[in-house]
Amino acid sequence: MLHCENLTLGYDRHPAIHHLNLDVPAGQLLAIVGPNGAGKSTLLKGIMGQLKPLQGHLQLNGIEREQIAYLPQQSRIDRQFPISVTELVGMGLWHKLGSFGRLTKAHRHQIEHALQAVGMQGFANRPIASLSGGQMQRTLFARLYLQNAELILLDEPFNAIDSRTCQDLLQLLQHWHQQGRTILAVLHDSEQVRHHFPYSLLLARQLVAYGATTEVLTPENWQRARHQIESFDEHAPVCHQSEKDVA
Ligand SMILES: Nc1ncnc2c1ncn2[C@@H]1O[C@H](COP(=O)(O)OP(=O)(O)OP(=O)(O)O)[C@@H](O)[C@H]1O
Repeated sequence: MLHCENLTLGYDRHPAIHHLNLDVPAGQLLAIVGPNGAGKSTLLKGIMGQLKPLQGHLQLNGIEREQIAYLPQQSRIDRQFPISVTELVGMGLWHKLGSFGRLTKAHRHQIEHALQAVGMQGFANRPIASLSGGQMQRTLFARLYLQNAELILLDEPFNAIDSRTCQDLLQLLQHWHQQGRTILAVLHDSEQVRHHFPYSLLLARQLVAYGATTEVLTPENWQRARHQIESFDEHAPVCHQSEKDVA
């Protein structure tokens, strides 16, 4: 489903990830891990089309960008925006509503159903500013639920939420995985990854390892990842290394 070939992504001509070769098949439940600044969020932005490749290719086979649901880091979401839980969750239906579409009774029913699925029944009319961090994350998962996407991208979805909320949302991910959806999640908790994510991608500005989680999350690979991050030059320009040089 996701094919990256000699992919370099970055900002202002400075690479954040370089020479990435990767093939992720459809239906995978994949954790993206790596040290701070490894390029994990950058990869999700590249998949979303928010960043264009500086070099190489990123292809989504058999899927349109409209079929991707993306949950950015909570810190990047404006909680003070004056909208209700219903309005936020209803954004998951935007492709059915259009830009100025009104919510019909049937849509409100779907929203209520999504809120139930994440344990937020009864919160429909609450302003989002009044929600706790965990309630906000459940609400954002309700929006994902309505998006009904083939590919789901999650950036640190379980940061700063309690273990009960985390368990509930992990269950939802398992459910989506069983339905055959492809899920890529940036995560920091190795134990959580070992327990719930069969596949992992370890990034450190370039690929360190990709495959079965038990084979990827080894002390040797983590050491390589840390070493790669330490030796990376933040200000280096894009190098025009060819695919053959990388192989
Ligand atoms: N908007 C931006 N403009 C310039 N540089 C950026 C921007 N966003 C990220 N970077 C840089 O790109 C590199 C990779 O950042 P990214 O956020 O992808 O890492 P990450 O692996 O998600 O890190 P963390 O675990 O700390 O969230 C970092 O050096 C970061 O400073």
